[in-house]
Amino acid sequence: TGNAAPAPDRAEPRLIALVDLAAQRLLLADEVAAAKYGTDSPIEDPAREREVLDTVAELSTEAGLDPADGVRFFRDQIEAGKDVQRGLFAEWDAHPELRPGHRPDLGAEVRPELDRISAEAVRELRETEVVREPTDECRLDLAASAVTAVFGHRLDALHRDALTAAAGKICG
Ligand SMILES: C=C(O[C@@H]1C=C(C(=O)O)C=C[C@H]1O)C(=O)O
Repeated sequence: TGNAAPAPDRAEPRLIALVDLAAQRLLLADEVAAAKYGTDSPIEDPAREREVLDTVAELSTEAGLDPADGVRFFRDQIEAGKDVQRGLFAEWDAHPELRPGHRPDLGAEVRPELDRISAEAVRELRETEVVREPTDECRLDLAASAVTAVFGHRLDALHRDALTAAAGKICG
């Protein structure tokens, strides 16, 4: 008698979690850039990208998500992350006073964090499968989720633009 839990009729709460993970991954690109800046490690590492996408495909299959869906999403995450790295390198070249004061260890510190977020994102992709359709509702909820991430993480223009690219294809 009226005790049933309200059926979630908005995609937004789920998309918020997915878009927030995309934002977290882009913020970690700052650490990636700090690890690479002034070293021989290039921004673009095709072998590592292959590894990330292979892992995503495996995790997707385990989660019951179409691996092609997971890989498509992650190609965009990787491209957006490299945009952030390139933007920061340019900023640090132009403004030496803004260069990072310490160099994190890419393999020991940063990539494990990226892997943790990636695994969570695969779970959220699975959870949001039914709401990630090319509908007006999805697009509205996506826009609201992006605004939430931009304000929640106080994203600057570089990260905002990267998030727009990273999340752009979420609705189908
Ligand atoms: C984040 C990195 O930089 C680039 C972006 C990657 C990613 O987003 O997973 C992977 C490899 C690199 O092309 C990295 O080297 O770990």
